[in-house]
Amino acid sequence: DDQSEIISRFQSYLRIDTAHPNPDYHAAADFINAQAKSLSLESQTIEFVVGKPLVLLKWPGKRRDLPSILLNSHTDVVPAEHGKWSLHPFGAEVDASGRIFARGSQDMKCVGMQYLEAIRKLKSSGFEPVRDVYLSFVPDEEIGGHDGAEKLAHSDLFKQLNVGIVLDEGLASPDANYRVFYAERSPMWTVIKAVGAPGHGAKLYDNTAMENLLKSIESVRKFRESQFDMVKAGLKAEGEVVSVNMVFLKAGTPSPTGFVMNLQPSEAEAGFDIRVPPIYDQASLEKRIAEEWAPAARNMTFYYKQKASVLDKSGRPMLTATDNSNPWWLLLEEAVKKANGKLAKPEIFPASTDARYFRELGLPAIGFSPMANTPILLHDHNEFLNQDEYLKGIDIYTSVIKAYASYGGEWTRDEL
Ligand SMILES: CSCC[C@H](NC(C)=O)C(=O)O
Ligand SMILES: [Zn+2]
Ligand SMILES: [Zn+2]
Repeated sequence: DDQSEIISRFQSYLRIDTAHPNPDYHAAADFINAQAKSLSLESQTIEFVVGKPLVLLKWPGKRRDLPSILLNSHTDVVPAEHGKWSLHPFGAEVDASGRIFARGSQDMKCVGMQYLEAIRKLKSSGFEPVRDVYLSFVPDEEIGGHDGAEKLAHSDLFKQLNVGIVLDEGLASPDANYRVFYAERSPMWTVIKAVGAPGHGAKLYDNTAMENLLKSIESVRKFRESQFDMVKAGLKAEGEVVSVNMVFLKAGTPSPTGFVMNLQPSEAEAGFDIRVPPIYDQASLEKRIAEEWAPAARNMTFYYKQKASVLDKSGRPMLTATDNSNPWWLLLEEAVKKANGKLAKPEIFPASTDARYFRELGLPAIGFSPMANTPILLHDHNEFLNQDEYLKGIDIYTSVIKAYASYGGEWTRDEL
């Protein structure tokens, strides 16, 4: 029947092993293209980088003058530790309670397929879009998106698409309300390095590399605590504070049995994953890094492994409006309601998604993966999505895509 075919198509996509470091991108592109053919969508496969195909589908609308809609999803997934899963991570098996287990079931093959299934429903109901609807299936999101969404957003082709709104991934919601994201924090992956005079392990002296680094770590720790306290006190949401987490420590003089114990090393290094909310004085954080966390006066240096601005190309904070000024936001709210779904209060995504490459251009982008009553298992063992939630998500997208693709121009909330 209809539903089992829908689930079986999802399973087929999940069974393609697109895990890093060797994602089978061509198999994924072939699969998407076969789906596009069965839906009579226009398709092009672009390799901005050889071996990393990006599939762009088009459902043409009647009014070519209006900005289009872009439904984005990534085809890659993070690796899975097979031994730690109870079912095969690329088996897409369904258990007795209807849970589909697979890497990518939440992040985000579900969304890519839900877009397509929603279009299948709309097409079979005879619906014709007013605006062009594009679907992008992009590679490499999980390793930064540089060879995928970033290349697309910077391409001449993208300018021709005349995109007006982008939908991209969000997160599952453990409760009944769908989470939705209007912004995200910008990564500042920072490495700090201390140097100092080496010396005997028994000697107390000032300015060792270890001591210099420890002072910095203590200072970072205090800052981290001040940010985390605001979340714990309920004053700020997770995405509204700066997160700083130490992700590596590198020091010591290796020996065949471990580390030399009676030698104080001349170098010590630590790495921090820092995420900055869109409305935050990024310059003040950079100053803090240079003056408190890696001061030259303490023989310290630092560099960014990755640093993204919180501002778009026009110098505005990368925020998509969630009020009356943004018709796409109002349309989403209303469409979700019409499909009997409930939205949670919009949030700032705590990590990074491909949406930032579109927000950087000044475009509105909304992060939304309609999975309610679902534990957040992205990047975790035993990632799953219940088939009923998956099917409900298709109805939600059917309503959203219909509303977006029918929207012909100006109106107010009362007219919806
Ligand atoms: C900075 S590019 C890496 C992208 C990755 N995205 C997610 C969703 O985990 C992250 O935020 O670490
Ligand atoms: Zn993702
Ligand atoms: Zn991910």
